[in-house]
Amino acid sequence: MSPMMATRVDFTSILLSPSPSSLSSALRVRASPPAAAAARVRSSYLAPRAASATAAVSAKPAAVSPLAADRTVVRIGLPSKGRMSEQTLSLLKSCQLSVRHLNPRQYTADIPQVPNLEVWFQRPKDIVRKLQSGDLDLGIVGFDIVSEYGEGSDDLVVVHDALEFGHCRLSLAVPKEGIFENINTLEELANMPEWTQERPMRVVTGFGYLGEKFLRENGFKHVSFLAGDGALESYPAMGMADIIVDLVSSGTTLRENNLKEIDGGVVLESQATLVACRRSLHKRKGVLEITHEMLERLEAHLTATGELMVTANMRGNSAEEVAERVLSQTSLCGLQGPTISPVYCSRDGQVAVEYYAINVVVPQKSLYKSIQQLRSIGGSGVLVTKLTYIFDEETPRWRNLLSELGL
Ligand SMILES: Nc1ncnc2c1ncn2[C@@H]1O[C@H](COP(=O)(O)OP(=O)(O)OP(=O)(O)O)[C@@H](O)[C@H]1O
Ligand SMILES: O=P(O)(O)OC[C@H]1O[C@H](OP(=O)(O)OP(=O)(O)O)[C@H](O)[C@@H]1O
Ligand SMILES: [Mg+2]
Repeated sequence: MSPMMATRVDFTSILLSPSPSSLSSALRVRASPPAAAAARVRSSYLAPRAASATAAVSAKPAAVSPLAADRTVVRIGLPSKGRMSEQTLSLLKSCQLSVRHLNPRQYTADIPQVPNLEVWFQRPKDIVRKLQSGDLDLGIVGFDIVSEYGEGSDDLVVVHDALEFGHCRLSLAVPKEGIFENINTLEELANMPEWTQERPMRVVTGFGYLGEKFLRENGFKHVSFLAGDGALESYPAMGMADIIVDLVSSGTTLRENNLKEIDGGVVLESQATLVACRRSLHKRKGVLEITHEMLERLEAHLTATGELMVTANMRGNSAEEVAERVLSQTSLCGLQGPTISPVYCSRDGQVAVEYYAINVVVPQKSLYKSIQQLRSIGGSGVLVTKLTYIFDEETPRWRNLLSELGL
């Protein structure tokens, strides 16, 4: 892919500027393109996405759409492409919120379980922009995109911050060799004598806002940025950039391209989130109710993921005596405690209780330990079942949301 415009910024000037509003005047654009282009370069730095080849609309959200106020149907934006798209649909399906998408070329769909909700398939960054403008009320998108395109805006409210997919981190990476061979921390990178006003450290990233903020806040003085959309790991080897700020998950792409992360170089941890437009939560009829329902289903499903229901029989004299044995084991305490019920059988024509059934919820990862502990206290006939939902009395995130909204 071809590089976007390069913009050179002297952070000394930024740091000296008294307030964010004077940031623009403090920025010194060192590249010297033709006059018309220079204006574009300057604004491309201030609003990096505006210069992206894929972003036709301004990085700033459009003013509140005049039609937005008349809309009675609630809208949710889901990623139309990329790895998040399928995982989003599959998570919703697991929550009994299957999206009915009749035609793959259509950008709208619905969720039959939630009648007043319209689904709009959008690019992740557009979901964030449209949440800010009020053209969408809810959206599922990576926290990286919310942070980059939302720029800390108060218009956005993260309703669920951990949908347990799309885990990655925005991280700074440098070549393993050459002048970076002995550079292993952010401080060492910042203090490299190679970076000067004339020869700043060249950073390629698709995260201009977060990348710039991070480096500025970490004391980097001479830095220039290049905006790129993909295959950023190739830029250092091509001689087009010194370092990259990009998403990392398994670390394979970095390794295969001879790059390494350094201590202190993680800009942001990310995973998929459910985000809402604050104004919609306050003003649009139905948004709060739909948010509540989605949150309940998501929380119940996500809490149940990774938990198993273990049932076993145990010989005993009373439920209390069995409970004592079960509670003596660290891996058998369950959510609130084990459920213990008598198993009735017939002995010489009489109803008798010799065994008790134990039901206990255990984390999947400690299943084997739980089985060993059950056996050690006389458990037998162990059954293990996957859980689909765990509904708590009230979801903590709902309580947090109401308090965030002052309700
Ligand atoms: N390697 C990764 N592993 C896990 N999650 C990732 C990874 N890369 C990105 N993500 C998450 O998935 C989101 C979408 O990334 P993805 O690359 O699928 O879409 P895209 O960047 O919009 O598509 P494209 O790269 O084709 O333009 C990112 O914003 C991030 O939250
Ligand atoms: O640490 P890893 O597991 O190797 O994943 C990291 C890579 O994944 C993303 O790229 P993606 O696959 O989306 O390709 P793209 O650059 O074309 O967007 C990201 O931009 C990294 O290049
Ligand atoms: Mg990608």
